Amino acid sequence: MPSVNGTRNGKNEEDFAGKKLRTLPTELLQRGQDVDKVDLQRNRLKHVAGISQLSNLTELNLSRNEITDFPSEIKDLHQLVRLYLSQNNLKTIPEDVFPFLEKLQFLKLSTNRIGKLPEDIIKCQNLSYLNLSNNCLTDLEPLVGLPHIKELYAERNQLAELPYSLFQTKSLTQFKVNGNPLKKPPEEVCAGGLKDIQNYFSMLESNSPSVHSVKTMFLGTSMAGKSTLCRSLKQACPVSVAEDDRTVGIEISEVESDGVRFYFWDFAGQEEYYNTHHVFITAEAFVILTIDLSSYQTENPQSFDEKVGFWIRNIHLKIPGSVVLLVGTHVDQCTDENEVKEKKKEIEENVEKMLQTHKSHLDQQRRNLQNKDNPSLYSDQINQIKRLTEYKLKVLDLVAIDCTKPQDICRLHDHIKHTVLNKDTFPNIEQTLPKCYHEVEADIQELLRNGDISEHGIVTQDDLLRELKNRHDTLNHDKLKLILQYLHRIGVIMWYKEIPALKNSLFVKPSFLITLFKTIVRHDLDKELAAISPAMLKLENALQKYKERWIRDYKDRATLSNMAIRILMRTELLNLGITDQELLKEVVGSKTTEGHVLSLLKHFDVCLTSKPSCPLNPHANEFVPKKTWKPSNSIVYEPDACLFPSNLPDNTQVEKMWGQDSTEDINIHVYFLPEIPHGFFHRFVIRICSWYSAYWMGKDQCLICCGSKRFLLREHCDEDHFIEIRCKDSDIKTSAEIQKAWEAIRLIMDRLDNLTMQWQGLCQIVHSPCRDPGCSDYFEWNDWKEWLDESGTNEFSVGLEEKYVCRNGHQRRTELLFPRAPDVADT
Ligand SMILES: Nc1nc2c(ncn2[C@@H]2O[C@H](COP(=O)(O)OP(=O)(O)OP(=O)(O)O)[C@@H](O)[C@H]2O)c(=O)[nH]1
Repeated sequence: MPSVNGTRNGKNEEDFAGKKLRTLPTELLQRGQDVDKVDLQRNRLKHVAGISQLSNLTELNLSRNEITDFPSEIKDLHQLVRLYLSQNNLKTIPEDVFPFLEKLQFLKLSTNRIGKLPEDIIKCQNLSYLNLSNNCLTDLEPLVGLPHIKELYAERNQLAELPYSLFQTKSLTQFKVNGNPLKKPPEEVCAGGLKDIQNYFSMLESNSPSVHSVKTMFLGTSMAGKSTLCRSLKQACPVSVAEDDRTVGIEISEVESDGVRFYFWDFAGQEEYYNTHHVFITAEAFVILTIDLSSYQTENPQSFDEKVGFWIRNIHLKIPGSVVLLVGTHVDQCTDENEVKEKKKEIEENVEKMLQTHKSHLDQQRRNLQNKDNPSLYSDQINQIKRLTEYKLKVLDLVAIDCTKPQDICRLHDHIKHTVLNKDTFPNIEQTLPKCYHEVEADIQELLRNGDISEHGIVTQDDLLRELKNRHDTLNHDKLKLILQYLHRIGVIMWYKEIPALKNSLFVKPSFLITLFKTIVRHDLDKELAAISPAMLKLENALQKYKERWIRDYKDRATLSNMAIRILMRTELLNLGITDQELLKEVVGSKTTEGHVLSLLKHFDVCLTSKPSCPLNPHANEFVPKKTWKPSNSIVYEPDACLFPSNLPDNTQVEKMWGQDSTEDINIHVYFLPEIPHGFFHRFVIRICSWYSAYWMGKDQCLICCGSKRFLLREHCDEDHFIEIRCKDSDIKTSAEIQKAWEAIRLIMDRLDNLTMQWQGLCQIVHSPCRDPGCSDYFEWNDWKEWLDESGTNEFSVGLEEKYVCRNGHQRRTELLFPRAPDVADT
């Protein structure tokens, strides 16, 4: 970043950002009252002694320093309008500072360790922006009464309750509070935003009940005994599940036991279904990881990895704040008690080792960054890693049982109940909800039972409101929306309002939707295709011989014809006795319209509309983010198949189209810590390819074309896990083209970053490798997030230098390593 000191618009601004300062420079202090604004971010300041001399300061930026005690001299800066103190180590803010900052409008205190707000912050009458995210706050009460507060951010703190009065402030327009252990309102309500919170409080009665509910997910390999456990716990006695009765997709059931409501989600164990799990796996869950002890082999790392390690790693990446109970089944098939004991001990020890290794990797990574010459440059990454270490995945000791024995089922039942009611293990299962939430939930179930909502449970919002109106006279659209959103978030109903075609459709019986998913996403799809009856083929005017091609295309090219998809779904629906033609059309789709199920599978990045691979079209219009892309040719291709990339066998086609890598290609490496989650790369490329008209996809590589430029996305999972983004050197010649290539890379990285956010336990590091042949050095790209945030602007903030030199002395033009810096003349 350049240091721009001087006068701008008549203001005296001083820029001392990123200068490794430990104390305030004398040259700054000497300017005293002449200074209006000072930027001191990204230094190593622990104190700011002397700052009160700048008594006319209106803006002070002290972010990303090492300040531990709130600088008391700040209270002498009476003209202060904007104050930045984020990313320091502040623990407390003393009383008697804010009453002196009457003009303060903007205060950023995010990413510190503040546990309590001063009572007199209320005296900051003009405060309109306050960022308190990433602290340790337990109470926002001191903020009640701030008359002009507009934007308030309190994400990732320790808040259990929000003060009702805070939401009566009319000025508040933005409020974010994700990542808190909230009971009142529950996190599921807060996720809906300010309006939902306000509505919640308006419905809350003084005697609103507290409920205990837990989403319990049964995970583990196929045949481990998940369904047996799930069904046995539900019936409170052993239920035998036939060997060929494989769970397909996910089965859901609700069980109430001693005041705790369990929502049991039984996930199918086969690999094929894993690709849809992300849709349903939600945070703050209780996971029962089921392990067949009889087939578990001690001292066999592969056996541990398959049955336990794989699942723990993925839970850690996706929902690192969860509680996992290990349940070992099939003890009756083990030789003796000793075998069970030995296996239990080994599994518990290995899991503990995994957790320790995970933690020490992160600690090491953080230390490496902190020991760099200028750690403030890495503060974003350091904070990301800190955040990951703060998640505590709790893995509880293994309970070994024989699922066929009633006393074992009873013992497990008691153990689960005991675990869930333990406040140390589950601090947040208690939630306070307005009565009507439960009433509406119960009424929906009753409407289903009475047949007032069809058996499949698909109902429009208007119809549902009409039915419920008879029972609740005060219910209106807004209130119902709020309740439905909550029920969706806890998994009782499904409502994908973000998909335009499904905005008004509710799936009040999620298992029906899952049944439809599993007609397509299943391990034995080839058998299902082969079994399609002649009558069903006729309905779509399909020939018998098509089946063979569908099977071959699915196996070799991972594509499934839309016609086949429609027939499979129609068959399933008819088997379920659903003959309503309108509904069939809506759900299954037609030649011209996409059905609900396909929309959903695409929405969740399970598959992608497939387009024929055609040669590069040099006349194709450039794709520009946020603008509608127009084909250069008026003949628009109608897609007629879906691609399921997780089934792709190899990279042959991509390699053929891409050719050889060149050291001159623009090349970015996005590293993932601790690793790239299973299925991540395919979801990522699905998201990218849905934007571009021409692409080729392979097992772990994907080529996309943006106008005449080719980009390669490649997954590496050998040692360090990373995704490589390359732009072919021969396709970019001029500086303008290079800049366009960076614009496309920005879009790709933005999508990558968005997807990464779905895995709470994941963080990224970005490098540009040195372009000299054989050189292993790289350039670290620290402010790539800032670059992504600048969407819509053309200014790139990475360095002004024209050339970068790597440690081995190789020199490169900046714009080929990082986005082009603005010309000096532009600044
Ligand atoms: N003898 C014995 N059999 C068990 C035990 N637990 C489960 N089984 C049997 O093991 C088989 C597989 O159990 P499921 O409950 O279907 O396994 P799953 O984990 O749900 O399998 P997927 O549906 O493929 O994911 C069934 O035949 C069960 O009856 C046990 O403790 N002892």
